Amino acid sequence: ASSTSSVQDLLGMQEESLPNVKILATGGTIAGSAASNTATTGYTAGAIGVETLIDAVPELTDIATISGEQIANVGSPNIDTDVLLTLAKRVNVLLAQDDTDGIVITHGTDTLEETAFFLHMTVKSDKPVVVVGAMRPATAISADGPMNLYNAVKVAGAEKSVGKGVLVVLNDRIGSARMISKTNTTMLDTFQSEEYGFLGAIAGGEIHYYQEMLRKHTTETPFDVSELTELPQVDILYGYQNMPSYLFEAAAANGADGIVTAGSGNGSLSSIGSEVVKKVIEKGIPVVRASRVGNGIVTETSNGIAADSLNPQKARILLMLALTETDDPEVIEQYFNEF
Ligand SMILES: NC(=O)C[C@H](N)C(=O)O
Repeated sequence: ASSTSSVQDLLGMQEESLPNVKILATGGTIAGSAASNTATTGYTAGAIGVETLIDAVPELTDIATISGEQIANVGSPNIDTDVLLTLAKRVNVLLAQDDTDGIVITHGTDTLEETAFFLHMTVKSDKPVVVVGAMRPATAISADGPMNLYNAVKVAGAEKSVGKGVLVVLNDRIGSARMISKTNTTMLDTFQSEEYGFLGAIAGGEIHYYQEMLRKHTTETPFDVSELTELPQVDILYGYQNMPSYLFEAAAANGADGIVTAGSGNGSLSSIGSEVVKKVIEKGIPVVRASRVGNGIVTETSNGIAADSLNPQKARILLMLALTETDDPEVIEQYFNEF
């Protein structure tokens, strides 16, 4: 055997050991089951367990040593603070162990970007974390889940994915959790990466990276969720013509610790909205101004904190985390400029 291995060494053929990738399942359409194989809507999300997901793609064992854990099994509109905190804590425990090289999280696509961005801000490791979902249930003809899962495991086990922050893999594309967003209700190519592009792609069975995420993430943020059992309450208020002030009053009266506005255009609100924002800020409730447009940067605002290019749902995640550290609006503003 020793002479064989030395010949293999000479030829550069020594067997590389497979990476250890853990799959944490939370439900969603990737684990969805419909009554017929042509049904792509009206199915039950989160119906299939993690072992069945793994067994459906036997090729996974060619690229990684896999094990699975069921964290939840719900449609992603039902992912809540408990699941977010459980997930972030579990990811941090697993990644601190030498025998975990990367993590894949299976998730519904509806709120995938919120969980991915939460982890992007709270994971304390450089090891790859990949969030993956599917648009067609597991029972559908041409279900996209199996290939998405295969690609996600490949990306999570790759040395070149280290230090990139939390990644989202669907439809052969690799995006940063900071930028990626669901942009279409039903189509397979629903995940887009703002207008600044994806980090890379999987093509010809290989991972190709072209870009880096320059905003700070994971080990560079101050957020530590290890002892947290709840998160501050942050509500999103949608801006429109005749937006009434009672939305703000209702949020404040129901204990909001912070408010994100999904304003029009560059974060604008009606004069009624702007007036009430001033009052809310005077009460000590920080207000972050995001936009309902879905693309672009909300620039500096004298009335509240600009969300930068974070959409309202991601601005909410960052404001919740910011409030676990500080209530100083200048520090919160700095987080929105850096992350
Ligand atoms: N495609 C999907 O995963 C949608 C599903 N309703 C979910 O988010 O759980």
